[in-house]
Amino acid sequence: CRIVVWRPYAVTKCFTNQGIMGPSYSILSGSLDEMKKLRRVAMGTALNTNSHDITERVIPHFTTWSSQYGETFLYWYGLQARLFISDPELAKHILSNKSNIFVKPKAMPTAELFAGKGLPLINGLDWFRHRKIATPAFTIDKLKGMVKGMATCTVSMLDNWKNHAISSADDQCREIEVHGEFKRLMADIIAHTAFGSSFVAGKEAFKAQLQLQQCCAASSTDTFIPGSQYLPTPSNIHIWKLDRKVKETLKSIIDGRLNSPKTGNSNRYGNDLLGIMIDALDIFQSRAGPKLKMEEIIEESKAFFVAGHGTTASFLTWTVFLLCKYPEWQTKLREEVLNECSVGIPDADMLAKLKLVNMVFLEALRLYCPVIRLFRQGSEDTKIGNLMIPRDTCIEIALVEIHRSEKYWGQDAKEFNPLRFINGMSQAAKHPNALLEFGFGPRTCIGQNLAMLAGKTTITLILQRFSLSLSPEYKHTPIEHDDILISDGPTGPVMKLSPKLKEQLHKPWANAIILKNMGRSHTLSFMTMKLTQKWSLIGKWHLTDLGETFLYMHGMEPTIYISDPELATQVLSNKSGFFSKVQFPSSFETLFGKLGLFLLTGQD
Ligand code: HEM
Repeated sequence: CRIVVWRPYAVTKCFTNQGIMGPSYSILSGSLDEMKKLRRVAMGTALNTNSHDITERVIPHFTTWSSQYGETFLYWYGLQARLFISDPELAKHILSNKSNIFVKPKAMPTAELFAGKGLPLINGLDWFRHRKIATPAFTIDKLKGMVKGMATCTVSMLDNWKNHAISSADDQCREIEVHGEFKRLMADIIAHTAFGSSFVAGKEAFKAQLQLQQCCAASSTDTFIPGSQYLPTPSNIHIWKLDRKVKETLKSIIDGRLNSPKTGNSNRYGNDLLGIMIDALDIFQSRAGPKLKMEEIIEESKAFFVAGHGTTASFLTWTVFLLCKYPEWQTKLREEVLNECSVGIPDADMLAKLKLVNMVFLEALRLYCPVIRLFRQGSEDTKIGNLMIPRDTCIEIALVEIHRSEKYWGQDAKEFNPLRFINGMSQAAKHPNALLEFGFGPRTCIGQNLAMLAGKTTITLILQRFSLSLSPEYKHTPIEHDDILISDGPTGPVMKLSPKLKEQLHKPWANAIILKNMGRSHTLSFMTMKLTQKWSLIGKWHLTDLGETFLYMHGMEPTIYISDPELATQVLSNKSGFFSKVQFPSSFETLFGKLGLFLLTGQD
């Protein structure tokens, strides 16, 4: 009676007295039936790709209820009272509160299982201790040194795209479903960042964790029956097995580090996130400072993967979507990338100079923020300004709405306009907290520098090589899934790797186009790097001779085909290092050993 009838009545009355209304409460289901109905209708529609007004599709209950009850209203998620707010000032007060009054709401047991009982879910002193230990792993200086690893992961993905394009019978372009690609990439990058040298085993753990996430999502329902997570149902047994596998793999990585011989490192267990956490293990009683238990390190590793991998993949996907939609911005960004980073692997200092890329990132995060709403729960009755919030009320902060409100962003709030960030984030809107893509206050995203750096590395390497356009099959159906904004449906955000670079190319590329028409023509579908050496090589041959010696494009790689033994002898016997082994894809390096005779050149 108290939970199902009395509390909903009392909470509703408390808010009604303060002028805050909302949809009526139905016993047990609250406002869920109406919410589901609105969602079903919204799901049946696809948006025009020119429209960035996604609120109506992703949180349709907001548009309906706010038009009826105002921008702050109360609704019932089953038995849970939810106060919906879209005022950045109120959001700032709630998020910046340091006295532990507004805490993270208790997660479902399945969510705790796959997301780990780590930073994003814990509260109080435990949160403080974990955050203090993990923070040094995410400083910009530490992350700078990881750009090389991020680039290696990205180049390996792009090599696959390149092979995909080469193997195409279609002469035009190839299509890539980017969200899946970016999810795999981010799994690699986070494994690198978190586990460093134990990267391969870390990836294994994450793979099992992804399966666990899918199983948990499939088995979860709206109404959670307390205790059901302990029943030995087939789905629970499968979930337990996967959970054990994740934990055992992570534990074996940690044990490996603990037993590894001491090195000259400043931290003997490694300078990556795992090393930093192991150093704080509670078995080292003599060490000062906050400590972590073994299980806590395992849970935290899981949490970092879940918090960082889907969000950053979503961010990259929507950025690519916007670059496809606005080719003029794609061209501008490519020019900036080629100016600052040329066609090589970028380093952190080069990435820091990419101002336009940064502006486009902020605009992408504004319009398509991967996390569209934040939740907090009042741990006691609290007053903010004139608003009295009873204990246990869940507060839902609608980032997706704040980010596109004309009140703060002006008339073009729903349009793509990166130039609004030209004078920095603080000048872009009428309220300094109108952009909350990484949250705000003490619980702001710990991985935001990592996400931006990984984003810049990836976009730079893509723009150096590919021209992007949206597939005609693409349907604009943003949806919130597992708390992350993604595109719904089998088509996903598909982009085309297009050979349309001709118009935009700078010098070397003009040559590439001319060469393309000589000999057998291949689709010019991606850019090649470090061509300078090869261009001069090609200049030595008689290019007009299309007989037994001819030039063709192996993708973007100008290749001379020879079948004259005399010529072959000259090329192969040359000892001055002029004809070196060609650069192989990174998969070859893995297969043959990067430092082995097969691939080495020069003095080595
Ligand atoms: C574009 C990518 C990302 C976005 C949009 C994003 C967004 C957010 C937001 C909005 C929060 C605050 C949640 C709240 O206040 O309730 C958060 C927290 C968090 N994020 Fe991110 N995130 C991103 C990438 C990452 C990455 C790459 C990592 C780590 C590898 C990460 C790890 C975390 C963690 C551990 C927290 C919890 C922090 C705490 O409560 O102390 N995130 N993120």
